[in-house]
Amino acid sequence: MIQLEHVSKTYKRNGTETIALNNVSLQINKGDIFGVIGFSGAGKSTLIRMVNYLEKPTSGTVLIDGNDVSDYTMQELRKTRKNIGMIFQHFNLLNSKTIFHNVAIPLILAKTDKKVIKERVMELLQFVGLEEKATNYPNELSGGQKQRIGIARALASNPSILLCDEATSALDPQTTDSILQLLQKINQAYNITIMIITHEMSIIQKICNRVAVMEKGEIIEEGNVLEVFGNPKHSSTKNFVRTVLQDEIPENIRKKINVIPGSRLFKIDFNDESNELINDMIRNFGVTVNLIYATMNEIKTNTIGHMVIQLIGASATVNQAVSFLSTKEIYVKELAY
Ligand SMILES: Nc1ncnc2c1ncn2[C@@H]1O[C@H](COP(=O)(O)OP(=O)(O)OP(=O)(O)O)[C@@H](O)[C@H]1O
Repeated sequence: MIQLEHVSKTYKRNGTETIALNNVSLQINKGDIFGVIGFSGAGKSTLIRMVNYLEKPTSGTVLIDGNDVSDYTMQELRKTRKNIGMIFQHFNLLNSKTIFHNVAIPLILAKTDKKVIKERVMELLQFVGLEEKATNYPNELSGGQKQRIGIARALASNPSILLCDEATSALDPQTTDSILQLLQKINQAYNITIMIITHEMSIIQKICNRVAVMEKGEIIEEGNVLEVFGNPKHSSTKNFVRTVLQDEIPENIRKKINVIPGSRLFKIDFNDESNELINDMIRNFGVTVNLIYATMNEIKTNTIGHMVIQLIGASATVNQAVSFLSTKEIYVKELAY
């Protein structure tokens, strides 16, 4: 488990101070795939560097598995860092060394027996699907292949935490998806806790179970991914969610809505457990429903949907129908025409 308690970081350079982190508290549980999203300069890299203590907080506490990292001796810190793998946007491979050697680096540094290194490196290369590239050099590989090697190297010392610093930002969408699938496989096969920093909401949407949104050194919203996507509270979070989920009626559809006298317009957010609800509402209350607009989106293995419907019926009946939906924990909001 990773815990940050009231962590702040101020950089001082040439007499000017930059507050990179301001009173950040965060808990990442064992087995989480935790995403941190924010625009450039929000403090994401500073935050991730706090976790492996490459950067010391100006104030506040970083706890790994309940232990305060600032109390560690250099030796204990080195041991903790071995437990934390990291992958980078530009892969950080040594171009003058073979793929085998690149993956072996953490093991060579730990003075591991040569035979053990050989077995472990080949096992890791097989895991990332690149065992045939052992004798190649990094510049003979594609970006996606380089990141797979970065991942194999990060896993070499059997870490229980993997930090990913914009790990897919240099890759095309298809390669990004294959790397995200590999990260998911690592999380499931080895129960490794993964922390991902990114500026792309689609990354969070595809693999994270929890998310924190950062702005100007602060966490402005945090929670379960489904909840944050389904009901974002902060305006910046809403903007990030809108980059992947369309929940507003497109203008060309809005223009064509037939405004029937006495009808009312509602926006409904639903999930994959609410398939029968509209049917039940029609059956129970006898209201007429016109579907104006609907979208469905996958969030990891779940679905969330948005629908805009026109309800036609006596005012009291429409109110009852809307209350019925609300009691099923469906978010219902009346819209103006
Ligand atoms: N070593 C440093 N010295 C001085 N200022 C720094 C240093 N590292 C980061 N900063 C400043 O701290 C703030 C947060 O930077 P950080 O790199 O953590 O943001 P980020 O969200 O990761 O941005 P990006 O997505 O562009 O990498 C920025 O204003 C940055 O200029």
